[in-house]
Amino acid sequence: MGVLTDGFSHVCPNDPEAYARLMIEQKRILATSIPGPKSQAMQQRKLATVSAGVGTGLPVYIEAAQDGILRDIDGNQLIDFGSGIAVTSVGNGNQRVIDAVQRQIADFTHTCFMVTPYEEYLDVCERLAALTPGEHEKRSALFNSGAEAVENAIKIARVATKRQAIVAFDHGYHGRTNLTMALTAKNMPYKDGFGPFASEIYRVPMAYPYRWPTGAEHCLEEAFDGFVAQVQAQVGEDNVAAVIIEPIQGEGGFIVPPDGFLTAAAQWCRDAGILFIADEIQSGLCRTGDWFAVDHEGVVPDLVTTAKGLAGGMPLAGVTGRAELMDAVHTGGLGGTYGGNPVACAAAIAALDSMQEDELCAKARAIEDTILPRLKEIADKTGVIGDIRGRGAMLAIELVSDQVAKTPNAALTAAVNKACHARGLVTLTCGTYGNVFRFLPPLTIAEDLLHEGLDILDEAFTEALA
Ligand SMILES: Cc1ncc(COP(=O)(O)O)c(CNCCCC(=O)O)c1O
Repeated sequence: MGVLTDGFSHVCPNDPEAYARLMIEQKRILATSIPGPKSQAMQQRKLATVSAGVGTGLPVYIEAAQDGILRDIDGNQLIDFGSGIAVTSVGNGNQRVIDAVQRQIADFTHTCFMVTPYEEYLDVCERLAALTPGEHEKRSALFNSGAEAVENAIKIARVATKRQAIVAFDHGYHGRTNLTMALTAKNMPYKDGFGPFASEIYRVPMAYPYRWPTGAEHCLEEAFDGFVAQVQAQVGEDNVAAVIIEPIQGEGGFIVPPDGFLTAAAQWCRDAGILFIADEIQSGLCRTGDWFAVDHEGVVPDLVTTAKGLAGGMPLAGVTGRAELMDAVHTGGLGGTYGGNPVACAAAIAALDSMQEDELCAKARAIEDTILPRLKEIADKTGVIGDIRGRGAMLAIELVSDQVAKTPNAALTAAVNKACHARGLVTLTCGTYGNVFRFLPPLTIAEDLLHEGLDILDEAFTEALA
């Protein structure tokens, strides 16, 4: 069998058995209504056994998945534009990841790196040191979730600087633990009722060009000046341990700061002895067309958090930073039972191999080239899209009911999302105002599926606006 070119290039090209085992035809199939009867029945089980606090965006229960397709228990095959919230960048069914996990899980599943360590953890740290921005000596620590990585990045920053204050941005999202909720800007559903929250967190306006009060052309200069002024007024730069920012904000609405903002903010932090933390959990690891979103401006953070796509779907997260900062922590100050689980680490090495060898950064840029023109067509046709933004395969549209007042249209956003789901396209929304429709397809999705998904989006707008 020759090398497969229809989005399966990461499957062993000359292993028919592997191909046959993994092969889910990359084709949308609507066998029933969405959700189908079996999913509806299983959803009743969910309601009877899972906390109501755990939401479900699209209650179709999945039995298999590969690249751009999710197959549910009713036999439907859905096109995936969500990647499980920017996680399966290398694609479900990635042969490298499967082989690595099968090998590792047969060797051992867990010993606790703090008790008896193992090489796989070191391999991941060495890869992160090589891939994250900057030629300086680096260290990493591995965890299980993004929030855990952010929590530990803050711990490291505080110990290393002997300062306590942390600066976060409007529209920022950093997790659902107590400290990361304090860093997160949106109340519902993330924070409401869960307080009190961690102290010494200060919030500053985000450089949000589309909604900058005096116009996008003034955003860079005024947002930077405002950032400095607010830090000085609210807390004083000498008291700030770190500034944390998502280079492209995720849950807050895929907000892309104007070119130069990250550079200016990072330089100001360096001059003030404040650590610059890039939270690349959603934007990192080829998602935006670069290894890290900060690479777009050539910014070198002091600490970088990673998770989501890092291990191809297995739970793994990390903090990677300047050696002198990471080593400032007393021995035993970082850790956790499962942190850097060996099976997740093996998956991560395989996923990073796939990103490198399958050239997934280039694939992300190709996805951008496919999606953006189609979004512009829909914007021109409907007149309800106020902004199109993002990079690579991290793209979004902001829906408004008035182009001048830029009135967020959350109802239309939800209606389009629902219409996509009914047609077998898995899509996600986000944004502080609930009016951002985001695109996060697996980087291994075939181009014809991308186009079919965008056709569905077009139909969904037509239906929602009828
Ligand atoms: C930038 C950024 N930092 C941190 C996190 C947190 O990562 P965890 O692995 O979800 O803890 C995220 C997770 N984003 C998706 C959250 C989904 C939800 O919980 O509703 C992120 O995007």
